[in-house]
Amino acid sequence: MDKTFNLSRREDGIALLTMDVPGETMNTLKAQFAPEITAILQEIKSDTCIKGLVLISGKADSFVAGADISMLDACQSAEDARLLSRQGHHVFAELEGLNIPVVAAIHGACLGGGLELAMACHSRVCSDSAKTMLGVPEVQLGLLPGGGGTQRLPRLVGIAKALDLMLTGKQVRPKQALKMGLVDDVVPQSILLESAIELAKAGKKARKPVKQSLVTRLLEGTPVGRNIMFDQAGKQVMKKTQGNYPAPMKIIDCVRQGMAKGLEKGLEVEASHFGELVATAESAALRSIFFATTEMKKETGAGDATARPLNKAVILGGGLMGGGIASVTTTKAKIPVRVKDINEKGLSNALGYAYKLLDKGVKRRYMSAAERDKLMALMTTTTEYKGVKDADIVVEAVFEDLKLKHQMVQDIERECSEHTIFASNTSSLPITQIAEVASRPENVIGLHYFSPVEKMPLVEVIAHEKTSPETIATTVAFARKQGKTPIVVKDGAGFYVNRILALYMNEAAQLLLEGQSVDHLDKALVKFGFPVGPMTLLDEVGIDVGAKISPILEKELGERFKAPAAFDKLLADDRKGRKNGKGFYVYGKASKKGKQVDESVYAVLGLKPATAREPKEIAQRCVVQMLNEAVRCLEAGIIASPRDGDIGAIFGIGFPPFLGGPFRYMDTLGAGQLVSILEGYQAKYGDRFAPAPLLKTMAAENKRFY
Ligand SMILES: C[C@@H](O)CC(=O)SCCNC(=O)CCNC(=O)[C@H](O)C(C)(C)COP(=O)(O)OP(=O)(O)OC[C@H]1O[C@@H](n2cnc3c(N)ncnc32)[C@H](O)[C@@H]1OP(=O)(O)O
Repeated sequence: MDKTFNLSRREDGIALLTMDVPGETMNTLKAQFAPEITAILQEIKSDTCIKGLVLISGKADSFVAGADISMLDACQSAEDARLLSRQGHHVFAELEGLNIPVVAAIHGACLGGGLELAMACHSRVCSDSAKTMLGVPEVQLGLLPGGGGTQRLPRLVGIAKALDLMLTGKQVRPKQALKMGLVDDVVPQSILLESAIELAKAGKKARKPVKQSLVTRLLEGTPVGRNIMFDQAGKQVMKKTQGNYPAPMKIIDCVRQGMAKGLEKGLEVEASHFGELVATAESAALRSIFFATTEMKKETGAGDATARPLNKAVILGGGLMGGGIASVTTTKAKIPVRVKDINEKGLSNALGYAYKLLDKGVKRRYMSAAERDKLMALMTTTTEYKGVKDADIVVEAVFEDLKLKHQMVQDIERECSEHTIFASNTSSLPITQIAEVASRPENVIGLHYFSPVEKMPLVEVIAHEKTSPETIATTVAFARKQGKTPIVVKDGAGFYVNRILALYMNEAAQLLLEGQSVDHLDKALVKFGFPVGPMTLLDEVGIDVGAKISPILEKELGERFKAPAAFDKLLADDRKGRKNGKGFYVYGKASKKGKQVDESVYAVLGLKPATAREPKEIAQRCVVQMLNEAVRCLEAGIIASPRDGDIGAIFGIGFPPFLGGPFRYMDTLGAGQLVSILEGYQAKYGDRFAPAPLLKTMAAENKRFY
């Protein structure tokens, strides 16, 4: 078997240990490497000519991306995974126990087990490249750092910072890593190896004490203080996760026990918790999301069609969505973008949106002002169709008005080139209708973003029947460059995400009209695992937007989409939600005391409070509506696969990731169980709960979606 590690000796006594997993684009840690690395460490120990060791990656732009997640997926039991963790502990202890200085030279992704490997070295130097990121993202996989990270990280950067990194899974950039003491130096990539060698030559140095405030020192330096920290961290975790994710509390327990009983005990606890977590359904679901998104990155969205070059984009409309789209086009895709609006106000909004995003990076010290300004220079603005001729793609983000969009199509066909793609950010209008005035319909496509654009990872790419494969592939590539996860969906009212969301929201509205309170409804769905409740979501999206989409869906998809009429009363009372400071919740000064229901909404709707229903029943009534419609979308070919349906729901509306998405959740529930729930509700509340035909067939045949 080809070797992964190569040891080379230099005349100055510094040996280089290069890790380069054969045939892989990224280095990952695999159990089968243990004998090879153990033999090499033995060789180093016995070679007295070696005075120092530098560990470096043989990959162009990554260090080590962590343990091989496929290896974890293959574990048959918690004990299998626990043993894997213990194996890693022993190898890393061997490395850390070497008498010679060991320095990790880091460039590119240094994540999970990769960072744990680097922390087992005596010191670390990383490149100042934008490609260099360090972190322990295991919690995002429902896991914890099982290679000693829960023990070494707190001892390196302090408990508070270590918990923050492990509980969020966030990645830090070189300057942040240096500041917190995670690395000892940050240098240009061109001198990374040289710097690491010099560091090794300088000999083993005593670990620098973590720079901490007096308060932090008092908290972290005493058992009482530490227990206060751990208890506080636990409360914050439970508030955020609602108990749906087991990993964070286990992370806290590893650190608590390790700090109280020593490194070795801490490692034992870490391995045991790691094993348990690998075996959880939550981690399996989260790992499936990683595999799905990785698989999707390789897909063009249109078979073997080739994406055309993307050298310039134009955004029509500089409002909330247009400004966001223009921003991610410059800040993420780094593609020159020209924003056109009918007035300067829209243009300044777009510029301000991008500047605010970039300036955050400057303030957080992971971008220089010069880098910010360079990216800002990619964005130009105009109130006329000037400087748009050479656009490769035009994204319109104007009002949901078909006539206006038709005008945009004709303008772009007149002002741009014959290959220019016209992508509509419509949230509900069928692309077929938008394309009906096009003389080049093959260039017309839907590209539906979710707000806030810079945060929501999903985009729906909506092809109508005449959209060319090249247009699809180019649009998918454009979205990917913006850092988005695109799913290609079939044209139809509401596409996929808004379609399944509409029925979920309608059921919540129905429950409100039955006398359930606004906050009780929201708390029930947050407890289920959504990031926010349906009433909060409606306030954020806009009650007027929801009211506009509903009739479009009802007209094309049928009676089950009929929104409760009472909602017209909200609009009559000028309640649009956060956007005009009047919705289900109070906004502005009145909200200074925290999030409060606007109690006057009950009078507007003519409601009297009823006995609070069980949160689980509230959640179930709303969620089964979403599940059932997701099956109808699969049946109608709106989504190409259960995988796309899961990713769309998770990344588009925050469907609980620990459930793996609607389709994985239906597999967990069982089609038969879901059909009986739906039929029970159908008998009680009406035909809107009638099970989708495909679901009934799957129940009868005892089939699963995966
Ligand atoms: C010991 C314990 O602490 C347990 C752990 O370490 S758990 C693993 C922790 N690490 C992670 O969660 C990182 C996962 N990877 C990523 O986030 C990304 O891959 C990246 C940011 C490192 C790079 O992103 P990108 O540049 O977009 O590249 P891809 O995501 O497409 O990945 C390229 C190929 O590498 C494969 N890969 C990446 N990380 C892992 C991993 N940890 N395990 C297995 N395979 C991994 C990925 O599948 C791609 O493979 P392909 O064959 O090229 O498609």
